[in-house]
Amino acid sequence: MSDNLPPGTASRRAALRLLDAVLRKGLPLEAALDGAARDLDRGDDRAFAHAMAAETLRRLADLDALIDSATKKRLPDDAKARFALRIALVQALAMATPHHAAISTVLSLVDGGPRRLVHGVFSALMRRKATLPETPTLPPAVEARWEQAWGSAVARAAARSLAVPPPLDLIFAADRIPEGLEGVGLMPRHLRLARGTAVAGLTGYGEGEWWVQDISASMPARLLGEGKGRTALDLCAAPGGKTMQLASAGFDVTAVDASESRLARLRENLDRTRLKSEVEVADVMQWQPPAPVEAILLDAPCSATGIFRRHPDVLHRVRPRAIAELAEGQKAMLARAADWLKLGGTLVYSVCSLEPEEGEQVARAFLASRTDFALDPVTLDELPAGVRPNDGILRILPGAFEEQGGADGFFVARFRRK
Ligand SMILES: C[S@@+](CC[C@H](N)C(=O)[O-])C[C@H]1O[C@@H](n2cnc3c(N)ncnc32)[C@H](O)[C@@H]1O
Repeated sequence: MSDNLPPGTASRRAALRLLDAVLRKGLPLEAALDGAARDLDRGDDRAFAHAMAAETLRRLADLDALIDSATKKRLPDDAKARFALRIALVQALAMATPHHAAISTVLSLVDGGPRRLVHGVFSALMRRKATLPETPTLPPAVEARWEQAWGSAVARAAARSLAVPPPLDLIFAADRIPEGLEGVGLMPRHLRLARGTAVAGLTGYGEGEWWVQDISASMPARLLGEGKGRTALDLCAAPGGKTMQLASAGFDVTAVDASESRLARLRENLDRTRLKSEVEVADVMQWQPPAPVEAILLDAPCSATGIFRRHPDVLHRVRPRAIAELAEGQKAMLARAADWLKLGGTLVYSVCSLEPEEGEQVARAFLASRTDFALDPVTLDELPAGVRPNDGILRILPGAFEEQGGADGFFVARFRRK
């Protein structure tokens, strides 16, 4: 980056590239980071670029409404000026960046282009003392979809949850929680720490006593119960949060995932926690186990719309067509996995999705097609206070644990082979 650009311009350029990757190319934010931040050497610059892009995606509808209120002719959605204004405004209005720094670092990115327009719109909004609403506005298509599926109270809770960063949930390998960690336990082997807590340096990390996992994501493995003397397959296992839970519950686990790089993280997690699992790099649509097992956890690939607080890109790039395609894949995986279970064995199906097509409808189709399986209803005493089973399945929606900091959206169903 040349010296005559204001300091900090490179991180804004990376943020613009990230937004472009998500909004125009439909890529996940995390997958776009390496490419977008290629000229940033420092970790904190990368983190700042990521934070600007993520906050813009959380606030996109409101940022665009402000931009539209200050332009005579509506800027096209993909106009460079709109992208630059979003980045300048999100810094000034949501990230406490001084106005001068927010705009000067962005103007150099539109040199030779709509510089005057960007400067004029930004200055007009600052003179007007524009603000963002306390509760972010969901993208209209998402709001309509979730209102239809879950009602307007849930859609409103989802919007509220976008305004605050999620807390930090730790899951422990044993019942004893090491001293020196302050938090609230919502379940055994769980501790919720204040939002913004840095993981590095927390008691017990180096010793492998815990890992980071949202309370919701910890539920599927819990619903398989005690594992002593039982074999389990963890299908679609990487990076291994649920594998570690199953291993620490005593299961003899085999973790299967198609992604070598994600399995490298699973292996690191197992090394750090000194927990044991067999690991198979394989596509579950091709692979099969040498013998049937007593328990299967299928945490299937999904739209991930349940983790929109951490990954706000899903709000903008997941379309109904992708949801329908994912649901077909999930049905096929579930049908295949079911054949690997012993009679009397237990199968848990989960997705971090807020779309009924990937949850309730997959479970219903499975039960309709497999008379050798029955729903094994989840009971109230298996769940943390504040969530209830719904017709024997676990559906965690926005608004759950709201006073304690919320939770990821999840679907979990448990089946027994008759
Ligand atoms: C929701 S993530 C799993 C998270 C994991 N269960 C955990 O708790 O850490 C879905 C995983 O499915 C894997 N996957 C996708 N398609 C697959 C396939 N056909 N066979 C095996 N794994 C697959 C992905 O690589 C990804 O790691």
